[in-house]
Amino acid sequence: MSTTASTCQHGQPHAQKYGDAHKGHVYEAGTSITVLSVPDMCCPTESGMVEKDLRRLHGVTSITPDLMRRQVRVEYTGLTEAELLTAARHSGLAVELQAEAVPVPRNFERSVILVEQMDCPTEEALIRKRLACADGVAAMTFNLMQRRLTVDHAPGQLPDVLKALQEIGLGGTVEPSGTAQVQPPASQRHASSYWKLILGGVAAVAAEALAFSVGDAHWGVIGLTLLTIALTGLGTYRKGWFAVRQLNLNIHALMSVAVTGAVFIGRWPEAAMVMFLFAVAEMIEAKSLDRARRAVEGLMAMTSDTATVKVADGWEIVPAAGVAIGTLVRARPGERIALDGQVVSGSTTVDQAPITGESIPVDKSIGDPLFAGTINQGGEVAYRTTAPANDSTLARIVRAVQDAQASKAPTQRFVDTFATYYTPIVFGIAMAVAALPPLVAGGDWLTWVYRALVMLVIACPCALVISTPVTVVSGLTAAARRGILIKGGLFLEQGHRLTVLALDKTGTLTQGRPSLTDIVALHGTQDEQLRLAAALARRSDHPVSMAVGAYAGDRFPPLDVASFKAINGRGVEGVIEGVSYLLGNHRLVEDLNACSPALELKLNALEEQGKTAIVLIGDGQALAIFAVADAVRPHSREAIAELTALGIEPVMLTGDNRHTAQAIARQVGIAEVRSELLPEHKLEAIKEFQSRGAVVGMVGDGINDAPALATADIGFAMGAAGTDTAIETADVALMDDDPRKLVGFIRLSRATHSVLWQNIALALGIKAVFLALAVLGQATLWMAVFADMGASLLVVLNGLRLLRHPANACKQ
Ligand SMILES: Nc1ncnc2c1ncn2[C@@H]1O[C@H](COP(=O)(O)OP(=O)(O)OP(=O)(O)O)[C@@H](O)[C@H]1O
Ligand SMILES: [Cu+]
Repeated sequence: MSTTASTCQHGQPHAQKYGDAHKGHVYEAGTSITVLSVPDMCCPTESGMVEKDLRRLHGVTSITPDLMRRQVRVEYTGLTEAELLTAARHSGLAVELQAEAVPVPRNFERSVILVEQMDCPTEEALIRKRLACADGVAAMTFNLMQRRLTVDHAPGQLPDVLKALQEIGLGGTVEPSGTAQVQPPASQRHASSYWKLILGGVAAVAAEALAFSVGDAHWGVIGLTLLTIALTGLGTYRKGWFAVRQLNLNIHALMSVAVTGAVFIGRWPEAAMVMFLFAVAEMIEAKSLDRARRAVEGLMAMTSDTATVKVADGWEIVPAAGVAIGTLVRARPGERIALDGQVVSGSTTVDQAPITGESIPVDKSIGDPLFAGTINQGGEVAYRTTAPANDSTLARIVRAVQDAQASKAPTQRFVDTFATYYTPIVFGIAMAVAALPPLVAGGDWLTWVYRALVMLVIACPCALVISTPVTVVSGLTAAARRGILIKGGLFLEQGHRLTVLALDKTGTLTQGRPSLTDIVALHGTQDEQLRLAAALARRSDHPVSMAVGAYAGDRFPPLDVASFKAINGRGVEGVIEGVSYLLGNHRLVEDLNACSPALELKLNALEEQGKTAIVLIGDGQALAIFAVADAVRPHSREAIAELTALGIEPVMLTGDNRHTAQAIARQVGIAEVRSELLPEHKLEAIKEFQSRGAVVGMVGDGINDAPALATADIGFAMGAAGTDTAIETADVALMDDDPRKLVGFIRLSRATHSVLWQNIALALGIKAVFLALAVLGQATLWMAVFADMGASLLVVLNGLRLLRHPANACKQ
């Protein structure tokens, strides 16, 4: 990434940086992001052309082409969209601005501002320059056509942005959120192109038939051939020409040369047929790709467009897109939940399959979260919305999948590099085949030129190159449908290499909702000690403390706690009625020298039952022991057994004591346990596994194990549906708490990996065979087109197969 810093009016470079949701991605202040839509971009050679033209622009900092969506995402500073468009169109491809929303960077808000007076690039430049100096502005997107300015800014900065717009005399009004929908791009194909294709086919067959009786060079055959080319081949020639101009050999350039060559050596009907077949194959391929793309958008189709909202005198049905946060919405039995929200009245059961992939009904009562797209199966509920329609959990999932597919997986990078060498090499061989035998050995020119033309058709790397993104997007989509959100092709591909999976104990293997089981008073009465312990515990949100607090309920009048403090990995302390108390684990007792053999014996006895024991200490004396037990998740054992069967070594990491940890590990079937770890020790454990050469996954809740999650090769977050941060920070987010989803992920990752390599082998194998046949004179142009397009289709269909991959382990 370059370090261009926009210069502000006061002359100081403004190089503030903002982190992005993507790992390691950093924006310069004033960076703009624009998504260009390139409908004709279906092959990497074409995205390469656009990329090359954009790179020439000074100020472009990052270019991410996305073949599946036929988009190019550009990050830049100090340029206008018009300049970008001009540069991109230099490639000869049609390029438009894409209205579709780019993801909002983490910790930022997005506002859409209607600026009535902004309709030319001068104003754009003006705004850009002014806002680049405003604090807290991460990115701007301009849509001059609609006069909309989209600003990603730090929360609460919107008034400053508006003020800045006032200052430069433009002003603007904020649009209600929810206007920028995730919208499926309209299909590009027109009915007329089908007619052209059909007529072209008829003409090609007629040319072939006529040539059979009157010979190739008859004027009728020539006429029909030219007609076929005019009907089905002009697009190919046009695209081919733009590519050749840039010294780029894409499939269109190669086909144009091959067809033209066939014409020159007098093979008219064959030229017609090849042109027609190529057009058909291209159409089929585009259709299959559309299918992969629509599979992702299909996830979004599950939401309902309308919501029944509360108005002054009853309920009213309105478009879901315009409903503001905090609106009261009703969901009748059988209806889809329209928006994310929180139940405020009634109770029901909900089928959350669209989010979690599991259609087990989930109970919902007051306070519980509801997710847009899920189905209300029980009674009527009213809920208050917590997110606009375009930022619902489901919308985030769709966006995450779309973004994930744009980031290149390692295999894809390998394939792309390979392709850049492959085509010129085959092209070179073809030239040699055309020229050398006739020149050196007196071969027949026509024969050898023909063989060379066949090779040109085979020189196209499209099958190879298209296979990886299709496979990856199918895998990502299949995972999302099962409630597994994978944040990049990289992780999907890397999953098959995992050798060690580190699992947090609390909340991952166990339910994370412990309850109090024992109180052992060492002094005074149980109630006396519970009253003190509960007062401390209520101030903490650690699950162990919460269990103590919950048990006490509101039996005791609240006590004032002064100088409350949490002691990392140990417990809490505070002053009650002038006395200093501590509540925490064995380690804390040892630190205070308050331990005794008798106490230790009691602690061990509780811990060996798998309970977590903490001690209340007052005035340097142990006053009572509280034990809490956390139930193991129902499917933990099964998941661990399957992971082990897949050859992955599960390791339990926990801050809890050794006895409890081992008791739980025994219950779930884990052999290796690391206990009494402070949060930073978890990170060290991950590093240690990695230094032994292991590829390490880490499953956690992302709260105090965030550094370990980030260090692991793949960080998994469980139960992500309710927590925004987990969706955004984890590499792989499991939407519910079922640990069997980990197994589902590994299976899917392995399937993806093998499909990727099957495809590479398939594509290269077919090409190799035909290359040999062509040199030997055994292959015709027809066969070459069939082989080339057949290979493309095979790999695309093979990739789409993943959409139906049975992730058995996810099913009950
Ligand atoms: N706020 C607290 N209240 C009560 N006990 C605590 C508190 N904080 C830590 N402890 C004690 O210290 C131990 C370790 O805490 P830590 O937060 O490091 O791990 P954990 O999150 O409980 O376990 P895991 O690593 O399995 O998630 C806990 O098991 C508990 O006994
Ligand atoms: Cu001790």
